[in-house]
Amino acid sequence: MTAVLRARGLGKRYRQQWALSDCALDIPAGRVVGLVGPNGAGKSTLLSLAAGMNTPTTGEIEVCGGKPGSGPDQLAKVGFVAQDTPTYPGLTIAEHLRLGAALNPRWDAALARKRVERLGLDPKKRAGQLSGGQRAQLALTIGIAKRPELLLLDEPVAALDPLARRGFLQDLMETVAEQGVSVVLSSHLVTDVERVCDYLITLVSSRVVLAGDIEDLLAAHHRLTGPRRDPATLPADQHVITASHTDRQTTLLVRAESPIIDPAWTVGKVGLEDLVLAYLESPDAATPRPALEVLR
Ligand SMILES: Nc1ncnc2c1ncn2[C@@H]1O[C@H](COP(=O)(O)OP(=O)(O)OP(=O)(O)O)[C@@H](O)[C@H]1O
Repeated sequence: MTAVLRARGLGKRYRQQWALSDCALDIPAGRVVGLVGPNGAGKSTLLSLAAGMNTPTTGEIEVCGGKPGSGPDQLAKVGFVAQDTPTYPGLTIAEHLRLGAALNPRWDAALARKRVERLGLDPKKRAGQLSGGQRAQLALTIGIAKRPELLLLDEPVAALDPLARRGFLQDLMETVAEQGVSVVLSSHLVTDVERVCDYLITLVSSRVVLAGDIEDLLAAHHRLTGPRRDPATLPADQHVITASHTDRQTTLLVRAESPIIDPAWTVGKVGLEDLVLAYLESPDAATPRPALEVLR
């Protein structure tokens, strides 16, 4: 497997506080990765480390086979649109595109021009005169037109209205299909992640609590409903993530790689939103060590 992003023991500390701790990841190339987690979980920190805008306190990170931000070749491979979608307020849209063309060896001028046209943005307008959403669209256009191998997007749709959000996500899927670019995007909206992503990373309190192919993750989690029962009596290969009980009934969300055949349980599927919420609710229930480290 070619990993587009690989991290081992990756951590970032600000003074006494760990923004990201002991992060181990292997993100395969060609995927659209949803990075989710509550406010302050470490999503922006991970993205800025991957973009080379920040340096790790511990561990290592490799992106597109190189050290983030280590030189012009490496910078050309990675597109990063930060959460505050930085643009130059005094420059017009057309000037931003000219700057993009001058700074990026693989710049796709036609793509940038068409996208600006389609969005109805006036190329003569200065970035400082744009609305927050329009500025985000400009920053995203530059990120896509750079034709990177990996596109890192920190909450790309947060400032967009619902229609623009849907349009942007459609665009993104087309870009992925046409260019084979890998994408990591952070979002608070699991519905958006569900629509476009095929790989999920969930961060809680600076730690990765769940990471993997979304289909595999959904297949490995089950909702069990049955007569009240102590979760501790479950077989060892059924890992309880959340449990709730009434006087008579128990409902569990479990992770189990093999099928659950206990006739006492009614076994149901778990949706992505419920899965993410379960891990946000019970981050300590996450498998303590990723398989990678077990194998070492
Ligand atoms: N430059 C900084 N200096 C000090 N602390 C920081 C800095 N950047 C981030 N942090 C802290 O690191 C933690 C992780 O922040 P980060 O911005 O990565 O979270 P996030 O998951 O992106 O949050 P949000 O969803 O709110 O954008 C937070 O507790 C934050 O206060």
